[in-house]
Amino acid sequence: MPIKVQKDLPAKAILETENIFIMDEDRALSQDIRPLEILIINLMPIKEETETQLLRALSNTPLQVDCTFLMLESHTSKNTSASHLNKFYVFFDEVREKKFDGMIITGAPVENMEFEEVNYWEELTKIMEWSKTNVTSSLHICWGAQAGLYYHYGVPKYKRDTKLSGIYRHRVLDRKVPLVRSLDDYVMAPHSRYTEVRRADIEKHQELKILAESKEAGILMVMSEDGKQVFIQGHPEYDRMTLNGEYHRDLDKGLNPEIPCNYYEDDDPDTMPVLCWRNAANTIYGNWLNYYVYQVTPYEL
Ligand SMILES: CC(=O)SCCNC(=O)CCNC(=O)[C@H](O)C(C)(C)COP(=O)(O)OP(=O)(O)OC[C@H]1O[C@@H](n2cnc3c(N)ncnc32)[C@H](O)[C@@H]1OP(=O)(O)O
Ligand SMILES: N[C@@H](CCO)C(=O)O
Repeated sequence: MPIKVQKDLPAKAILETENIFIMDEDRALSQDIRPLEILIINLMPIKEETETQLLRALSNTPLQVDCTFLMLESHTSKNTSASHLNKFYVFFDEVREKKFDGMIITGAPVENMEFEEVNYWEELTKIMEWSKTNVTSSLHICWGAQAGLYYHYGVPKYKRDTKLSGIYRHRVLDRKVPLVRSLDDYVMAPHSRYTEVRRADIEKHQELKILAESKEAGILMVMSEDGKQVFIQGHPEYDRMTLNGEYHRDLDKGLNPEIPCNYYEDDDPDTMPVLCWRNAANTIYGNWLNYYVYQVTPYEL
């Protein structure tokens, strides 16, 4: 419900057309209840799109959420303007002394590189280390999930033979866990990646639980037993048209991409993609905020 962002963030106008209640400096959140402070490390190149998607996913509970977007000092963004970043983003140094109720690390199109080759790897590892003491729960998406599993547990990623792209059905594996308890037995979610983490490597760590998995797409969700780390290898936050954009981009580049699986009516890319994962996305984000952030975070951060 009420979500607070900086004034003039482009996502605000889009989300208001969807009846999402957005606050800014001019119209503050209620001070009777401390808003949840969520830090978003946005590593996606087209950052404005991701801002809208994540704010939408975080807006489906009555909890008050105050979002801070973070950019990395060690990477100069080509695809998002400096003026947008300077206006709406902070550097790690500006928040290092603070504590946050939640943190999100997004995906990034760097999965074909070794982690250590990514120019912001060292800075990101500092943030992941800092989060152990300064963040109540962290949610990692796609490459962010692979990076978190590698940094915290040494879980490697592997190259797939072909790119995985489409909407896949995953079996929920442990209904006792609050993160997934209110999901249906099967959940749909988008995946879009060239690499994967594997069950056998995750199972070496007793404290990691695999919560949802698909025959075709592999692991969707993993969580540490204490709920401090949540890893989602897919993109539940993606919009209806996101995979369509990636497909056409790759087509235009001459990469001969496969049509995203289970996405267009009759696999016809000239039709409107069918949205069938939004409910699951809202439930996953709502459960994370409620059970792993709000219910366990200290009253005074
Ligand atoms: C696996 C997952 O997590 S999925 C998430 C990734 N998905 C997406 O990013 C979807 C949207 N992205 C895109 O459509 C494309 O990446 C585009 C169109 C924005 C750019 O594609 P290209 O022109 O081929 O590549 P380009 O040279 O601009 O680099 C793309 C991005 O790769 C990343 N990157 C490339 N090299 C490096 C590097 N050495 N270190 C760190 N990041 C790097 C950067 O994020 C860069 O974008 P940025 O500078 O705006 O942050
Ligand atoms: N989701 C990504 C995969 C690249 O890491 C894309 O197609 O842009």
